[in-house]
Amino acid sequence: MRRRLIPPREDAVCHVSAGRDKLGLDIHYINAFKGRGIFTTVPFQKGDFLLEYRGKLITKEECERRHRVYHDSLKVFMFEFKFDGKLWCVDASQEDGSLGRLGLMWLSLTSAKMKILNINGKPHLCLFASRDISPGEEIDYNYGDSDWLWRCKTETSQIQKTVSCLKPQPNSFPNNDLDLKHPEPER
Ligand SMILES: C[S@@+](CC[C@H](N)C(=O)[O-])C[C@H]1O[C@@H](n2cnc3c(N)ncnc32)[C@H](O)[C@@H]1O
Repeated sequence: MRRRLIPPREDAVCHVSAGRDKLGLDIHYINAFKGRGIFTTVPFQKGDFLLEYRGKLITKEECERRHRVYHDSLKVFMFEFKFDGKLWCVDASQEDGSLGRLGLMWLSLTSAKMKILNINGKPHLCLFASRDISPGEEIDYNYGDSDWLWRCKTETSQIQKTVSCLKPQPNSFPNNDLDLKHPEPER
C-alpha cells in the first residue's frame, strides 16, 4: 500500500482547483452493454480521493430544460444533487476526456463513495475510496435512486435493489429529500 502524501480532502481540493485527474487511473472499454469504465493502475487506500465528477454546474431549472431537449444517451451524464438547500446538477455530457464521468454504478460493495465538497463556495462532486482498492479494480459507486432502464438488464445478483423495468428514465427532480440521487454533503 502506498503511503498517503497529503490528506484526502487537500488532495481533492488540489485536483479540483487544477481541473485535472489523478494519476493511477485509466479508462477501459468493458463491453457493449456497460461501455467504458475507470480502472486503477495503482493501489488506493480507504478514504483516498479518487476523482471529481467534472462537468458544468447548472441550476435545477436549467437541468430540467436540458432533460427536455437531451437525447437519452446524454441524460445519463446529468448528476443531480442537493447543496445548501437547493437542487443542482453537474452536466458531464460533454466528452472532455475527464475520468469522473465514466465511473460505473453498483448499489453494494462499491469501491467509491461520492461526497459533495464545498470549495470556494461551490459544490464539487468528489469520489473517495470506500475501501482499500488494488490495481486493476474498477471504480464504481452508487449513482442514486433513479430508474435507469439499463439497470433492468444488469445481473440481479449484483444489483440488490428491485427496479421496475417499466418505468421510463427520470426527467425531473424527485421530491423525496432522502433520494440517494442527492449524495450527502461532506461532514
Ligand atoms: C455516467 S455513464 C458511465 C460511462 C459509460 N459507461 C460510458 O461508456 O460512457 C452512465 C452509463 O454507464 C452505463 N452503466 C453504468 N453502470 C453500469 C452497470 N453497472 N451496468 C451496466 N451499465 C452501466 C449505463 O449505460 C449508464 O447509463
